Amino acid sequence: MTRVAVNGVTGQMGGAVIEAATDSEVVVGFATSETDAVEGVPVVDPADAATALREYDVDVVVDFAVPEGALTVAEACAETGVPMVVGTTGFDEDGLARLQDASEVIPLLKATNFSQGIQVLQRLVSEAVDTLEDYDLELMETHHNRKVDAPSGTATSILDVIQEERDVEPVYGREGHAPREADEIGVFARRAGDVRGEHELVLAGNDEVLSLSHRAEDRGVFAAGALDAAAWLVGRDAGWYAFGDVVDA
Ligand SMILES: NC(=O)C1=CN([C@@H]2O[C@H](COP(=O)(O)OP(=O)(O)OC[C@H]3O[C@@H](n4cnc5c(N)ncnc54)[C@H](O)[C@@H]3O)[C@@H](O)[C@H]2O)C=CC1
Ligand SMILES: O=C(O)C1=N[C@H](C(=O)O)C[C@H](O)C1
Repeated sequence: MTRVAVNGVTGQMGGAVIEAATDSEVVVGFATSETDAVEGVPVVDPADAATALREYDVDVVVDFAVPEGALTVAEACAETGVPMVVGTTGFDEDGLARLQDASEVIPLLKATNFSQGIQVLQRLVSEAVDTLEDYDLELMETHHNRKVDAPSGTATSILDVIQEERDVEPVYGREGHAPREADEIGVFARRAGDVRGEHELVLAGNDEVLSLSHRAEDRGVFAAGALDAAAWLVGRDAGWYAFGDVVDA
């Protein structure tokens, strides 16, 4: 049974991973919290992650925390040779570069969204944007009112897919009085209630509108995907991997 450490173990996703871990065993968690344990899983300060990874004989780390915490644990993974699945979003360019550095010495799989549906949505977006060349594009996402990063990592990944097909200029929200430029893509982030994660791309033109959307109904979908990725990652060569590699396996 795969021995998993969860970074961000006291958070919403940390709890979802513990709940979803049926074919894996969560043996330790990392969080900056006064809590000693959560659901029977010992909680360790991220600063002591390298020692804990060895002490608990961890096979792989599953991360759903904050960028600073993910990078601390990534360094511990690089030091101890433990593979890492990174689910945390909101990294800046320097943070992404530091994750790339870690992937030189460990297998590291990063995904902004571990649902299979979003993997399919991204492939549909690529085909739709390529085919509907002159249609206006607008991107919306909605999440719970505790989410601290905007737009979502998933929305940023969808933007990356779009920009592989078309030069677009993101406009983050709109106000004031100005015409819409043809190369714009409006990007809108809504925060309300306990919405698990909704994303929609609208393609409008030629007297029609195409809407491509996804709704996560439970954090379990992300937890299950991350655990599948973790089991898939163990034993692989050092390098940078994507969730699409797992979905296509
Ligand atoms: N890739 C994916 O499929 C998904 C990614 N996420 C991302 O996962 C992250 C966490 O989301 P939630 O669980 O909802 O957040 P949360 O706020 O509920 O939990 C964050 C966790 O990080 C811990 N933390 C804070 N500072 C830390 C540090 N320096 N080192 C280690 N841990 C630290 C907190 O104690 C808490 O346990 C966010 O970036 C979110 O966007 C969330 C769902 C799915
Ligand atoms: O914070 C969340 O909850 C989520 N964050 C990820 C993101 O930023 O895209 C994935 C999912 O949408 C849930």
